[in-house]
Amino acid sequence: KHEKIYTYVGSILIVINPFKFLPIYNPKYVKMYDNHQLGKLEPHIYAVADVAYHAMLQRRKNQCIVISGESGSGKTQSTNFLIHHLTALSQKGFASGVEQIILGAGPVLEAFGNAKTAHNNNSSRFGKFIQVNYQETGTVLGAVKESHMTRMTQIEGQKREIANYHVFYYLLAGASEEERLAFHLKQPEEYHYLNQQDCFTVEGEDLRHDFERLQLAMEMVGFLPKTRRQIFSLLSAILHLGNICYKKKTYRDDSIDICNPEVLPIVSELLEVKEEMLFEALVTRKTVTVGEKLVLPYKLAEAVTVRNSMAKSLYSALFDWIVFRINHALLNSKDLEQNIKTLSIGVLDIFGFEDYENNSFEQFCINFANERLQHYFNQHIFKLEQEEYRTEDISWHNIDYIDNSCCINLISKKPTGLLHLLDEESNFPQATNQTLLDKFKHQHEDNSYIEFPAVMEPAFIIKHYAGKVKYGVKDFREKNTDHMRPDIVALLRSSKNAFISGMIGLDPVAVFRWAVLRAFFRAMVAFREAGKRHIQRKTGRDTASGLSDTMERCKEEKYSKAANTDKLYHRLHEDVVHLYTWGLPWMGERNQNLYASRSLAQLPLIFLMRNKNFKPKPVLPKHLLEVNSLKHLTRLTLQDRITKSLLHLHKKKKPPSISAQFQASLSKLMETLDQAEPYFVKCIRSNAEKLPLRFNDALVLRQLRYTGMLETVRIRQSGYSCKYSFQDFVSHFHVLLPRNIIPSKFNIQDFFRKVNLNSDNYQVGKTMVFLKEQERQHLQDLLHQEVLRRIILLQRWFRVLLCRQQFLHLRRASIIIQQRWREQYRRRHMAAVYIQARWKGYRESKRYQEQRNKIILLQAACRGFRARQ
Ligand SMILES: Nc1ncnc2c1ncn2[C@@H]1O[C@H](COP(=O)(O)OP(=O)(O)OP(=O)(O)O)[C@@H](O)[C@H]1O
Repeated sequence: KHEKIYTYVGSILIVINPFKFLPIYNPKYVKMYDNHQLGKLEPHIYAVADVAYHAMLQRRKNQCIVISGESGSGKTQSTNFLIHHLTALSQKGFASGVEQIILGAGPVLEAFGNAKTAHNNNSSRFGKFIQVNYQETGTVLGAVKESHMTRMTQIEGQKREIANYHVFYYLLAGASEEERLAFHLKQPEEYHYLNQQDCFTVEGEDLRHDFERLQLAMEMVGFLPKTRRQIFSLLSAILHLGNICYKKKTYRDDSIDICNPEVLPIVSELLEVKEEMLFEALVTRKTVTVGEKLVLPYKLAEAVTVRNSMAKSLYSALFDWIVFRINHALLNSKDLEQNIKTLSIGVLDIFGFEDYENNSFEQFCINFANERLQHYFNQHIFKLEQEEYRTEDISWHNIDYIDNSCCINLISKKPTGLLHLLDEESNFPQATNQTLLDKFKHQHEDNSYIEFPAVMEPAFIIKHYAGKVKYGVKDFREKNTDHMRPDIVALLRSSKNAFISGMIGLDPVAVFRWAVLRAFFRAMVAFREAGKRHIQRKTGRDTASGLSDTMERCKEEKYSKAANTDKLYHRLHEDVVHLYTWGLPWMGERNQNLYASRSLAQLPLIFLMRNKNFKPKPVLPKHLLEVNSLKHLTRLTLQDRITKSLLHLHKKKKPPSISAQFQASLSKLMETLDQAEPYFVKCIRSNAEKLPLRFNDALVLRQLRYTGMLETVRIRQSGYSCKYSFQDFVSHFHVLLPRNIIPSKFNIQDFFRKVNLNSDNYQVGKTMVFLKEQERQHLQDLLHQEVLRRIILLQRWFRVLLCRQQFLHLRRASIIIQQRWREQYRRRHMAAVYIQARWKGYRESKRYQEQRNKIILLQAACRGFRARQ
């Protein structure tokens, strides 16, 4: 009971959060689950990842894994395991480092997007959809992380049960002394945005270590030290901004003043904006009436809202920027090529269902998102399934499930859905919380999914699939129209810090082009000055004055901080390298081509290389240096839409309300999910106290009930979890079927009879075959056996072939050897005969010689004897 945290209901994986890392998470499981059928091994999250991966490769279709469950049930952990496995599965021979970036992105997003809550110490305040892209061969190409429905934690922290984003606490605990000074950091209790919540301390927590880990992860996803400093400086600015407090100037009028003006220079320094402009933007509103500009002071409450919305929007823009940059780092050049087919597995992890003591607009949106997700689950598991049975005309007893469409309609259906009524009331200046509540009552009095408290309380109760939740309507309208005022946007855009003004900029492509242009002109100035100095040196004039001239010029332009040659040189170097690699805006999309021709743009680099201090920068992959990649990404992600409207960048159009954006974002998400084959992981919270290995039966049962698990078990028991079209069936099981069989109902039924399939466990419809898992496995086993039999037969034939080949080979070899022997013997024989003959001849000639010599001697002796006589 305590160690089994995974189980299946059909193909749905149920994960029970153990709140303690069990030895079950062993890296060896990555290998163990590779290419196994679901259910063959112990249930595990890796098995789901593996099945999705192989289904994607086999069926050439995108897959998605939808993880759901209430807050603190373990969705994010499960996502991390899944992503880890999905990247590990494909590491065969592909070392682009993209896996590293995918894994590194997790801690960065968690630090900036998660917060401690009463339910969960690491609660996601944004929904994420991570799409891992693969080549058709199965190697990871890249990934896209889409953040959905962010800003679900109020940066100003009005809710006691929800702390602020982790990154603030990490920064304050882990910054070095130098950083503390540079960013004017204080203790968490000294910040208004951090001291209102319940202080959640977690045993064994080490914020310093978390900060180090965050820095490392940021490095992994490609944030350079300079960028990291800019991010931390912005975070500090947001915290200081929250400390600004207001007071009435006089009792008589409404004009206001800032009580602690000493904070202003700090914020203006960190944001690099003019202090006077900051002050004006925080206390007055500029409006334009017919041809006339009006400057009106804010009322006290308005000023606080403006301050908070500025902080919130800055944080949102930062978060979107981080997601965008991570996606840019994750982009692969192949993603940009139209003709390369990529497949993907998406993993959806959104914020879980929430019910606190006081629930507000954020909980309403979060719970609505969960409602939609539950609906998606119902659609796939019950509705579509049962509809298919009916259209295929197979015998079927309907299974009832809790359909939550009515609740979704109540919240979002046009024109009377609660979110639409809220939009109407948000646009109406005279509206109040009461008028909003009255409107809800008036429209939906008879709806059984909404109730209103008996006592006069500005609240309403929604009957969600997961239980009743009471929402207080206070601040609903304000939060729904929480946009940054145009004068604040203008102020931030005027920031001397390119990072901040760029982040608030219109769109990443424009910002990129502007950066290139700026780099170009800076480089021009640098070269002109260098040229001047060179001439001055040659003509013997005072070089120092030349240099100081340069300094003055550069100071005017933006180099006020880089008031020494080294720094100036360094920035110019960066800009020139930037220019070299990024190209110029008017050169069009393929600006790299120009540089290939070794023209003008090489000069700066050659000049720099001559310098001894020149240190080449790490080079980004080429595709990331093209404007194309940014355009591609802007199209892919929602970054553009959300930040733009939040910052109110469409000056003419009225920005869409937060709830409208939220709905648009949800719809886009659902569209994406609809285009893929889904797998479901249901996470269950084992106890409400976040205690390790504690299992609260009632809590678990409640979750199983409302997620529809009991009905799912029934539909899985009596339904058919496996279905094939006739054609698919024949091509999948063709090994078992007669050759050239026609894929028809009769033939398939005939086949089932022949293999003695239990007729209770299958049905053949008009165009499809429905099987229970048991029968599918039986067929699969038959297929396996037949394939094995054929393999063995083939192996036998092959072995025979091999043996015969070897025999023939040996025979041929022995014949050759014999022939060679014979030849050799013949030759030797002939040689021997020849030698013998020669020998004989020699001996004969020797005897003849001896006899001849004897005769000659005899003759000589006779001649001597005769002469003497
Ligand atoms: N498999 C697991 N093993 C050990 N601990 C786990 C596991 N899953 C979750 N936990 C613990 O439970 C906590 C909550 O999990 P997680 O953050 O994944 O929940 P969640 O469902 O994503 O919540 P939210 O919707 O609020 O983001 C984690 O911080 C971790 O401590």
